[in-house]
Amino acid sequence: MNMTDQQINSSANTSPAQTENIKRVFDKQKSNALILRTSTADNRIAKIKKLRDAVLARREAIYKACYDDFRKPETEVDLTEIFPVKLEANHAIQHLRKWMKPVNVMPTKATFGTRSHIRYEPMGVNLIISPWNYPVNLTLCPLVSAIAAGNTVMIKPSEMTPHTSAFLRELIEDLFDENEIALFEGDATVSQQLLDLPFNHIFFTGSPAVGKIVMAAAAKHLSKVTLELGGKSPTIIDQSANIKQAAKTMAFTKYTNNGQTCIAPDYVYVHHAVQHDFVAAVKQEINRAYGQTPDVQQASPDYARIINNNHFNRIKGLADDAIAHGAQLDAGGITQDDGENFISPTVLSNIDKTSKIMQEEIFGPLLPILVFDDINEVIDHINSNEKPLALYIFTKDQELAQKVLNETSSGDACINTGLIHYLHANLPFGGVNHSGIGKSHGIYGFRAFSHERSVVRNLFAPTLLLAPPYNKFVKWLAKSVVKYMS
Ligand SMILES: NC(=O)c1ccc[n+]([C@@H]2O[C@H](COP(=O)([O-])OP(=O)(O)OC[C@H]3O[C@@H](n4cnc5c(N)ncnc54)[C@H](O)[C@@H]3O)[C@@H](O)[C@H]2O)c1
Repeated sequence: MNMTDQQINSSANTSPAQTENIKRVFDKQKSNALILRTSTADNRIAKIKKLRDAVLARREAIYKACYDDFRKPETEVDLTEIFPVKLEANHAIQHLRKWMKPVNVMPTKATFGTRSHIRYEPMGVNLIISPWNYPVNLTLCPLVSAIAAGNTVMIKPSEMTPHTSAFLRELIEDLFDENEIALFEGDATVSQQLLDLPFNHIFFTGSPAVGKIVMAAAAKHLSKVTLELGGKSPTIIDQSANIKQAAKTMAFTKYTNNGQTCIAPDYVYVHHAVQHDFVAAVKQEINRAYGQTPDVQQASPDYARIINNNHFNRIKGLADDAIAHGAQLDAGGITQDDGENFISPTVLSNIDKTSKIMQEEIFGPLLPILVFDDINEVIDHINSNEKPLALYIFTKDQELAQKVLNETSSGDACINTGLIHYLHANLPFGGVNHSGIGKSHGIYGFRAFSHERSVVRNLFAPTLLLAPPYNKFVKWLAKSVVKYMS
């Protein structure tokens, strides 16, 4: 299962032969998609089981690939890569028969005399483009939904996690015929070659900037899109909150995967009455989780790394700029530019809202803390920015939580916890506008990869009584319809 560097590089070429190959596989999948339209639940469940079992059987290779890519700790691989795939697969296996059933709907007054239902049909040929930050999870969970909905799929994982992408290619090649599921490694140029093709649906997970490129490409063919994007997800900590619990949750959700999580708390608004207690509690949590000193933290097997040197420099730049704008370094800030891309778990307070750290998604282990007195100021600030992917509120005051939910928008929200909504298979997961379009997970993922086709069967609908010529009777009938039938 081990990939040599040569194997990794040779599999990621973007030559004309690769372009031809992509087109060839697309054509094969297009033909096969017609056959898969009538695939049974048993057939799809068998494929999902095959995928799930192979992921579980190849656990060791996944640990190694994720470690080689960004020193991701084994336990984080278990919890955030393997477990979500198993969860998504088992949920689909359990519920797919029900999801696939046509849904009967009642006639309305205007469609009196008909019987109708909604059919969930496969979209056809799908493209999944995935990011590097949860490379197994964010490639295979959408794939489970795509298989559940009876589709063919072409996949483009991220070039930034070459070991995991190579693992995924081998996995897909071992399990599936290319006319059904195929994976192409490579960078944005490979994405572009794929995006030139008239996919029926594109499921993209990544940054809002690339999301716009994907949507523009989809527009050329009017491909359906699901965009799972990012943004600056705020956290609000009210003075009534359980500070210890809030601090523990912040440290866990911010520093897991080294802060490279789309739904990580990006910045925290804490009430001034509990500011010092909160900062002290977060520092205590960092020390407890990763060790007291930068050396111990750097040696901790439980702390992943920044994905590459570009991101390391970008994140270091955000911290330096915040400090240049007057931020106070409460914890961390130690960076190690020795090829390890290590930035220690960092807490910054006294943040100037014009500093860069408050302008772009941080996507790294920096926790900026802002202080508030009046919740309305926080709400105004959130509403002055793009709609975030997630919003977290820590409070015992239910009215305050309700006010924040009522007066702001975000993809999803949690009260007195964080991140866990991602694992809730009965909830739609996804952003809104700048943080995403469309939803995933469970039945929502199944529907993202399906076309909801409405079917009306006529029994005794009197529709034809309204056909021309519009004589006196038809005119009277039309006026009665307008008056009574809506
Ligand atoms: N909503 C979610 O579920 C979710 C999950 C994880 C990450 N994200 C977001 O993803 C971002 C981080 O991931 P990333 O750095 O891999 O994102 P990215 O947008 O840079 O890359 C994502 C994918 O798009 C490809 N790509 C890059 N440039 C492209 C281009 N010009 N044309 C076509 N394809 C291109 C990449 O090769 C990669 O496969 C963050 O913004 C994060 O919030 C969102």
